[in-house]
Amino acid sequence: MASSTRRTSATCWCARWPGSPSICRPMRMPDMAEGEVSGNAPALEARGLHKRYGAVHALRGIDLAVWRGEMFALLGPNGAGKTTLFSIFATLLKPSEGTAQVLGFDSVRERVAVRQRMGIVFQEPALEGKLSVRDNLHLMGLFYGLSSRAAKTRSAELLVTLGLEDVAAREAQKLSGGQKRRVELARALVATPEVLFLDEATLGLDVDARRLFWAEVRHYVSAGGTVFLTTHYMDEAEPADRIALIDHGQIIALGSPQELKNRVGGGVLLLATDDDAQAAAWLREHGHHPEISARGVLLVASEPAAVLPEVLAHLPVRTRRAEVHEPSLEDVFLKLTGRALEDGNGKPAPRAQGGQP
Ligand SMILES: Nc1ncnc2c1ncn2[C@@H]1O[C@H](COP(=O)(O)OP(=O)(O)OP(=O)(O)O)[C@@H](O)[C@H]1O
Repeated sequence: MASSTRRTSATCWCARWPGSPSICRPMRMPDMAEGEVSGNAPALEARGLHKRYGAVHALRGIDLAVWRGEMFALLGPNGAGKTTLFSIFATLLKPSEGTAQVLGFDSVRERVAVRQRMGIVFQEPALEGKLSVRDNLHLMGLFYGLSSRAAKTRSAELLVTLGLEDVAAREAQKLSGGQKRRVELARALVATPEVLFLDEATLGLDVDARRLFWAEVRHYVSAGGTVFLTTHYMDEAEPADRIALIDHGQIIALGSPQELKNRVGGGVLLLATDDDAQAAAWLREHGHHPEISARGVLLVASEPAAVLPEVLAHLPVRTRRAEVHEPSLEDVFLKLTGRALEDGNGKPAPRAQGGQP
């Protein structure tokens, strides 16, 4: 670690924090001691948050509370404001109006206190590529004020739980993408943070890596940690305790996955036809309220299976596929906005390839 330690002042992880008073000083470990807010207070709280980037009004009045011990997901299409809200909570960005608090600390005025108590996994890699995996973890522990011995012990634990023992001595830059993500998570957990921020943290992970990653996140939550995550994967938002659907800088729905789905009511009939526009027009003429999405024509009905025979018998275009399913989060978004929860390229919101949380 001698050479690693020498590198810290130049390549310190906290250099990622813009305008930061140094976080690289001995810190109080998150032992929930004196002066902490009560157990009933939210872990994260936003009040009247607005963010403007010049003419772009990215957040338009966000009021939100995330409870301690909760796994909370922020789900929305590209450009909805997810990263902006995430970054304000994570002290990386200042709001234009309103306040954001983390564990009772203001994310602007008391950002060092916030940073001492949080772990974060960025979308972009943040590892020290030339250091070994073990040294990356050890170093992070030292940054957070752990003794060398405690940092080593904690690193060793995380190497086991995240399945990284075999690569512990390897330079971080020589890992696969999935292994790097797991090391990022291990680094974020090394000082046992009270809040874990995950920004699209599993982008690019393979199935096994994703599974290991979420298993460790679940373990963290079951031990009382709070997780605030953004994701493009509906499947990854689904196991969250609560989900906020965000669109055009506003939270348009908030609740448990089941509560959100209950808003759709009934079920969904999905038709893939040779001409979805014509199919939708016919359905409208016959008293239905279809929506066209990248998946096909969607029809929300109290009993979609009962509607299906009539539709199949009379629809004036060929139906290639028809299915009835329980509402998904994508259906919720469609019902609320009339638009599909698509990515910026107009493709349907992706589903994780297995290994969901
Ligand atoms: N630095 C910036 N300058 C100007 N506009 C910005 C900046 N950062 C974000 N925006 C705009 O603010 C809006 C919200 O962006 P944000 O990145 O928060 O959305 P997002 O939901 O995270 O999108 P994505 O899923 O694509 O990451 C978008 O219209 C975006 O173009």
